[in-house]
Amino acid sequence: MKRTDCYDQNTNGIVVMVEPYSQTEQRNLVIYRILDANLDRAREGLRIIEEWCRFGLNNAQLTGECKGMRQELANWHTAELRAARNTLGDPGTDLTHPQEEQRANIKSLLQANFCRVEEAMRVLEEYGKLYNPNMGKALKQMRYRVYTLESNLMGYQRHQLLLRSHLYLVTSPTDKLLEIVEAALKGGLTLVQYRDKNVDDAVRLQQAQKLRQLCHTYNAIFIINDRVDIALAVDADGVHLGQQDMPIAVARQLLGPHRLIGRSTTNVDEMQRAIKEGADYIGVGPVYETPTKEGKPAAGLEYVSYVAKNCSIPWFAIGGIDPNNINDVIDAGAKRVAVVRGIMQAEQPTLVTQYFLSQLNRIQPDPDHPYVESNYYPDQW
Ligand SMILES: Cc1ncc(COP(=O)(O)OP(=O)(O)O)c(N)n1
Ligand SMILES: Cc1ncsc1CCOP(=O)(O)O
Ligand SMILES: [Mg+2]
Repeated sequence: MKRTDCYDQNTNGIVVMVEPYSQTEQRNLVIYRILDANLDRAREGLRIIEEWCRFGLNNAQLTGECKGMRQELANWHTAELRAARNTLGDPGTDLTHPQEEQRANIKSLLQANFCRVEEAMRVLEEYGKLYNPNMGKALKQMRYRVYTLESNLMGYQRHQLLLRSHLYLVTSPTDKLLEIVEAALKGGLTLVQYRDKNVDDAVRLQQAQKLRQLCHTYNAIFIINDRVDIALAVDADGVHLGQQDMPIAVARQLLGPHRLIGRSTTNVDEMQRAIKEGADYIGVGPVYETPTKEGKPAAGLEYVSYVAKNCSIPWFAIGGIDPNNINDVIDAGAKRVAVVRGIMQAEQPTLVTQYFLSQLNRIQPDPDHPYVESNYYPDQW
């Protein structure tokens, strides 16, 4: 029912008339309510994401993007739409899903809110078409901006975690694969590469899936050795490519801008090329000869020292590194190391991981370090 104020000539006064809404008016009211509720929902979700970009990441660009979209939504939120609100009569206000009551970490909180914003924008796009033809178009564009924001934010977080990862476990085949990797994750490991050169793809895929799940439970980055297809199939964080593997440019096209690509290097030329081609990090070695990569000559500590002085991207010394020689590698300038046997064959993988990390974390941050890091810590992510 709607109220209409009328002037009554007989009594010289205002009377309130109550008359039913027409069918069109009723339909419009429903549309206004839908738009009003979803404009609120989209803005709230964006605000939650914006707060993390601002306070968690100190990232002005991502913060600005959220704010810009919130303001654009506010412009669509007209008085007419707000006036249609009927909170008391809305059966949806009391409905919550148990998953909304708790969030495991920042990542799932952000994912849930991206989902909420994208859903709300889809509703606004569809019902908006019945309200104002421009609204449908504008909301469609904004929904794509949200997808881009999500991809940029997730990529940024991943890269930040790479910068904070000083120890890299490259796995070797074993019946206790998951057990050992989990033990290392418990010791504080945040970067894992799945490497098995001699296994059927069906098994490789299965193991990669399980490892990815495990790593993400511990908020660690999960990389696949050699195989871009497997990385995509299991939604890994990236791929590690050697000099004989796929070119970085091709992998980048397949993986998109936000997944990580690592490249092995054994000399200065390879290092410079990897940087130029857009690798996110490089492997540097083998520092020492190693049975894990039989027949490959050592690049030596001189190469480590060169890279320490000349490399502008994160790099991991690799090859023959163990608890006895890690300090020699650190003395040569390494801040990050990758190991296979050092953890995979350790009697106590958690303890040895903690030992490696304690040695690597002793190194003071370089004040001239070129990487920009935010104040977020991986265990919060
Ligand atoms: C971190 C890291 N560095 C180097 C390698 C070696 O890669 P590649 O030269 O392609 O040799 P394989 O590992 O494929 O035998 C790596 N895997 N990880
Ligand atoms: C994969 C790889 N690439 C260069 S050295 C190496 C193996 C390192 O293994 P380990 O840590 O057991 O010496
Ligand atoms: Mg390889």
